[in-house]
Formats: sequence, structure tokens, C-alpha cells
Amino acid sequence: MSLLELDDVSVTYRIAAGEVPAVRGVSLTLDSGAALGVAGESGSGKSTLAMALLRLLPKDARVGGRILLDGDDVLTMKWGRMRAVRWAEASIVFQGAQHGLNPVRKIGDQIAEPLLVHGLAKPDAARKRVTELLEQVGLPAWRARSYPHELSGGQRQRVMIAMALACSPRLIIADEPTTALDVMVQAQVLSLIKELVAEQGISLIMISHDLSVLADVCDQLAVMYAGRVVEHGPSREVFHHAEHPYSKALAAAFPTVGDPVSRMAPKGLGGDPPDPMQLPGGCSFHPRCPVALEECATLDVELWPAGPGRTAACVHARADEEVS
Ligand SMILES: Nc1ncnc2c1ncn2[C@@H]1O[C@H](COP(=O)(O)OP(=O)(O)OP(=O)(O)O)[C@@H](O)[C@H]1O
Repeated sequence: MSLLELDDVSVTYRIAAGEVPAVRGVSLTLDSGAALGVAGESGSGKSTLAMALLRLLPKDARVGGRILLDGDDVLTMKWGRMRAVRWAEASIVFQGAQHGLNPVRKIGDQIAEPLLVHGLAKPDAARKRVTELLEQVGLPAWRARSYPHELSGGQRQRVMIAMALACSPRLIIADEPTTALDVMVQAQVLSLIKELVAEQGISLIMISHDLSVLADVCDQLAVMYAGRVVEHGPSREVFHHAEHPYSKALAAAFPTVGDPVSRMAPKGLGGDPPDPMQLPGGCSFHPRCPVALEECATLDVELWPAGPGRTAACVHARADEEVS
């Protein structure tokens, strides 16, 4: 059985101006010990999807479909069970570590907190575990006594990873875990994540704008556009031989060192992603698509097979399939 199964998941935010369909009909599975990368430009719904997995969305979000964690639907779970799932079974590492760390509490106390809250360790054992976790993420034990502002961005991100690992979860969701870091530190934190998930058999969902980063760390890739998965398959295949024109553009978008904005603008693509409240008819990508056909303005293509273990939502992917 898969560790995680998303079945037709949708998320709609209700705001004063109307409804924002941020995630639309996403179905994905993640096996135990596997790593799935979720790619897409800003606004494509990646973070909304990640937050939905642990029911961390604001109250104005309505979630549909099923999110099965070990066969148990997260969306209908009682709150008590949901609280037990967070940290202990699945935990999230956020972008830039600014959301997760309390500026006025020592690092060691913050790493120990999920262990103590979940009753998984007494204070003495928790202190030992903190030392072990700091070591695992490459920080000296004395850092337990530091405050977040005494650490560099990369060190703070390591602390977030230590917190996520504290309760030995089966799944870690990493939302842009390295975006705010400079390139050298980024590479170190990425190889740390890669190492930890491989060594400890943890499943990983990693979210990024950067397809090359995801292809390096993950076995499978899902590319999102305007709230939908438009391509899914083995990482190397999707990265090197993308079927969907949007994935191709993302794969060709090499980030400029030290310029986070360049990471968000896929090369060769004009225009911006659509406003989810005003999605174009047909394929949502057609106004920006370099190879759009006339029918793309009216035909909203579902994901269909595009090779072994692969799916893509594009008329061109279908054409290939029919020929072969
Ligand atoms: N609380 C909210 N209320 C209303 N709309 C929201 C809310 N949060 C996100 N959205 C909208 O939902 C869509 C998806 O946003 P989301 O943050 O999930 O995308 P993303 O791919 O993670 O982008 P980024 O990489 O910038 O974080 C966007 O159009 C965004 O404006």
C-alpha cells in the first residue's frame, strides 16, 4: 500500500471577491521511502497542496477529495488523531525557516518541543535526542543553547530539519527548503536532506520552482500549472525529456546565481501564470504555450499516458502516444 494517496484533491479559497480554485483535481501517490518533487511557478498551488496534506490551511480554504495517509483519510480524521499525525508521522520544513522558529527560545528547546508535546520522551531523553539530531544535521551540540538570530540562514534551515526529524516521522514535506539560501549553502542543505531520507527510509515530498533541484533529490516529479498536475513521471525522464511544453520550459530555466527572481521565470515563456479566478478556457497553459494548436483554446486535456510510468496533460503527448 502507498504511504500517501491523493485522490482528486482540490482546494478553493473563499475570499471577498469570490472563489480562488488554488488546487484542482490532483491525484498522486507516494510509496514508503520514495521522494516526490512538486514543481511549478509561483501561484501554481504547490504550497496550498502541501498545507492541505496536514490540514494546515486557513479557515477560508475548502478542501475536496481524499488524502489517505497509511489508508487513513486526513481530511476526515478527528482533531486528536490529526494532532498526533503532525510531527510524529508527517512533518513540514518551510521556506527560509522564518515561519518555524521562535526568535526568543533556544534552539534546543524548540527541537525538543515536538518530542515533549507528543509525550515521546521525558526531558532528559529529549535533551539527548536533541544532541543526536543536531549531530545528524551537522551542527555541534552546544548550538542547543543558541537563539535563532545567532545562526546563519543555512544553520537555521538545518535546525528546522532537525525539528522535522525529531519524532522520526515517516513523511517529510519540504516546501522550498533552500530557496532563501545562497547557492553553496543550498547545495549543502540539499545533500543533507537527500542523505537523511535515504539513510532513514523517510518518504519525502519536496516543493520547488527549480526542476533541476527536484530531479537531483527525488525519484518522481509532478509539475503543477494553475492548480493542476500537468505532467508526472520518473524525475530524470520528466527533467531531461519533458512531454508537456510547460515542463520543458521549467527544465530549461537555469537559475541565475544569487537571483531568486530568475528562478521563477521559465526561459522562453512569455506572460504570467493565469489568475486562478480567471482561468482561460481550454488548456490553462495555451495562451503561453509555444506549440499550442487551435483546439487547445477549447480542449481541456486530462492527464493521459505519455510513456512508461508517465502522464502528461497535453494534446502533443497524446499524439505521441497514438503514433507509438
Ligand atoms: N489564504 C489565501 N486566500 C486566498 N487565496 C490564496 C491564499 N493562499 C494562496 N492563495 C492563492 O492560491 C493560489 C496558489 O497559491 P500557492 O501559494 O499555493 O502557490 P505556490 O505554487 O506555492 O506559490 P509560491 O511558490 O509563491 O508559494 C495563488 O493564486 C494564491 O494567490
